[in-house]
This record gives sequence, C-alpha cells and structure tokens, in this order.
Amino acid sequence: MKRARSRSSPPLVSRTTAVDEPAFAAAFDALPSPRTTWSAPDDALVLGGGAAATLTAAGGDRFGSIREAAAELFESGDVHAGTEAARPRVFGGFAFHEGACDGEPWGPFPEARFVLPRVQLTVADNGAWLTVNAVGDDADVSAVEDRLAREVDRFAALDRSDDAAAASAASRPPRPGIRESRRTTSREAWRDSVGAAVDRIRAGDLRKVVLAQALEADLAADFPRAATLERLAEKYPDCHRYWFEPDAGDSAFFGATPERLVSLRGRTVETDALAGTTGRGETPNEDEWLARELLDDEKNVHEHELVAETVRDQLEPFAASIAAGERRVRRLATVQHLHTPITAELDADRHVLELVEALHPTPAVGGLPPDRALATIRETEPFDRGWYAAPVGWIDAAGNGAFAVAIRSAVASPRRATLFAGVGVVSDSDPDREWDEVQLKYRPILDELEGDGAGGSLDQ
Ligand SMILES: C=C(O[C@H]1C=CC=C(C(=O)O)[C@@H]1O)C(=O)O
Repeated sequence: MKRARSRSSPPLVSRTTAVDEPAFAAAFDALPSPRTTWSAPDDALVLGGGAAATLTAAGGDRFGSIREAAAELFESGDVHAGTEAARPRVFGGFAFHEGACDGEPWGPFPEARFVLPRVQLTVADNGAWLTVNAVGDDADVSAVEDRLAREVDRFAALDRSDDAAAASAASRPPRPGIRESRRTTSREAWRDSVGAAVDRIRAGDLRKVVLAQALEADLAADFPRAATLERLAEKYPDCHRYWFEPDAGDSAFFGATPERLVSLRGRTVETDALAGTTGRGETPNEDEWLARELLDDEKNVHEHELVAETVRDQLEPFAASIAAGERRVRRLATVQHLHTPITAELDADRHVLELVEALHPTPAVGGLPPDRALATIRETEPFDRGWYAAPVGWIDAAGNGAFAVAIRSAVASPRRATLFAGVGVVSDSDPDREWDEVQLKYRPILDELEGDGAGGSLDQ
C-alpha cells in the first residue's frame, strides 16, 4: 500500500483579494492546468488552476492517508483569505475501490488525489475573490503578493460575467456530436448479469447490488470544456458540479450529480439517501403522475429504504443525534428520484474523511451486504469504475468538508468521452427496465455531447 505524499511541504502562504466577477468561460480558459471546478447548491463556485500542493494516495488506507497529508499541509499557514469561502481548501476525489483506476480511461488518475489550487477564483454570495496559494519553497509572502497582483491584472482583462455577449448561450461553442460509440455491455450480457444478481438476491445471498455500464463515445469535434460546464450549470443548478484534471494528459473527470455523500461543518452533518428512479413526463400532469407512482412503488421504495437505513446505521457510531426528513421526490431535468434528507449532530469533533470512509460506498452505488456487493461488482462489470460513483469534494484545515457521489459523470479528452451509469438491482428488478434506466442516467452528459455539432446521436 502506498502512503500519501505531499509533493511540496508546508508552510503555506495564501493571499486573496476581491475582484470583479469574470465570465465563467473566460476564467476557466485563463487558468493553467490542472484545473478544478467545484460548485454545489449551498456552496461557492470555485475554479482552481495549477497546483500549489498535490496530495495523492492509493490502497485501502487512502482516506486516512489523504487526511494525514492534508493535516500536514494545513499545519502552518500564513493565510489572508478575505472571505471564508476563499480559505485554503484541497479539492479532489477517490477511486471507487482499490484497483479501480487500473484500466483505461483512468491511467492518469491516482486512487486518491487532492489539489490546493495555485490560483483560485471563488464566486460567493459576497462577490468574487481571487487567491494565490503557495507551499514549501514557493511560499514567500512578497512573491505570493506580487503574483496575486499580476493575476488580478490578468483577470481584469477578461470578459465580465455581466457582459451579456460573453454570457450568452448563443456565443458558446456547439455540442460536439458523436461520431461513433461503443458500449461495455451488450443487452444480452446485461440481461444475464442482472438476472444472475436477482437470482443471488432471491437466494438470500445478497440484498441489493448496483450494477453499472460504461459508454465510450468518439466525438465529431473537440469537446467544448467550459461551454459544457456552463450548460450543465444551467440545466442542473441544484446538483453538485465538478471538474478534475489529472496532472498528466488532456483528460478530465466531470459531472453533475444530485447525490451528496456528506457535508460536515463543525459537528453538523448533512447527507442524502437518493435511490429509486423514474423518468420525466411530457407535461406537468404526467410528471406528477410519475412522481406519485414512484412514491408508491414497492420495488423503488424498498431499493430506497435500504439506502436510507444503511446511511443512518453508518452514521450512528459517530452521532449524538440523527434525524431523517420525509421521503420525497427529487425532480431533475432528466429523471426523478426518491430522496430522504438526513442530518446528524456528532458526539465529538471529527474529520469529514472519517465520515466519507464510513459512508462510502452507500448502497445507492454499492449494495448490501457491502463486501458481497463489491465482489459482485468486480466480477460482473467489464470495465474499471475509477472515480465513477466515488466521493469527490473538498477538505479544509478544520477538517470540515463537503463530498458528493460522482455519478452522472464522464471522463473526457478532446475527442473522446467515456460515460458511466448504474442502477440498483433488488429482488424484483427487471433487466430491460433497468437497461432503460441506465440510458436515462447517461442523459445529463450525453445531452451535452450529442446534438448541434457536426456529428450524430446515439442509438438507444
Ligand atoms: C448509480 C447511479 O444512481 C444511483 C443514484 C440514484 C438512483 C439510483 C437508482 O435508482 O438506481 C442509483 O442508486 C447512477 O446514476 O449511476
């Protein structure tokens, strides 16, 4: 097992100043690689460029290793953040399980990687902020202040967010179109594997397993990075949106997920149980009808309750109190899900990665019992999950953090994208309906690849 290593060593110098908000695409394009973006409904938008420090780890101890490396990084700092949202945070994610990054397209992705951006734009309720971070040999206060002054000048020359032409959808590069696509799993293979999982569940060997597929698409034109993120932000404003570029190569892992894994602030924990899916209707009435049917559907409610119960059980050892809200329907642009919000107060101070490790993988992406479900996933799926369905998010110096489950996601390079989507299999799952559900879950990303470019769309 590899230990986490920090490529630079503390101390850390961080300086921030208020700036006029640049247009998203202009800021994204102005940042150096590796770029990071993070955006959540209750969080500031962060765009990071370059790496003042990179923490990587692998193996079963990757959560603990990153925690140690982050503690070391944040140990001694000279920080003038200006606003809370611009305080130093490392952004990144984990592999779904050990060995999940072995195959393509995961080559450049370690099993855990977090970055303290070298240059960071933070767009919060109280305005836009530009930060320069430096660590180790680069951590010289006057050099950081000079760099910040240069970055402020550079960003001042960019299009502004309130410039209608820069922000207009019409001026964006079109969606690239798909020239050719390949599925990892044929319909026959899917029927066989879902059927085999159902048999094991009925035999009492498993309670639930989430099986996924991948879809590789050759793009007809270059993948428009910033425009795709802008379109996802408009269509999925209530989702966690993320973009992670590895250190090498020209790919990125990105997505717009409705599923929060956990957020920790002080001792207050918020999490979601999200499982059980139906489509969107053509009309508001049809939407309502589908939502009511989902709330009453035994198979979906069972699939959902296994997640809600397990999340509560997994939080129990850490919690002074836990409260679950009412089960309701969460409506997204392409699907509707059963959703139970869960909150807890911890019994002691904890690091968010302790909770991430305890909760991942929830049965919304793994299954029950966890070990048997994971073994089934490894035996069944003919591709590597990499960071798909794994925790992505951020950590700060106090051990607070927010993590989402990286579903509705893909790895994209300029001319290729690999998309991932899965479904919860329970005792009365029907393979063909589950196949259709996988296709719905590709939609958030697929809609941004198909369409108005030169290429075509996917046959379902
Ligand atoms: C595993 C995925 O979705 C999970 C989250 C919400 C609903 C799910 C379901 O109804 O099967 C899945 O558990 C995915 O989108 O790849």
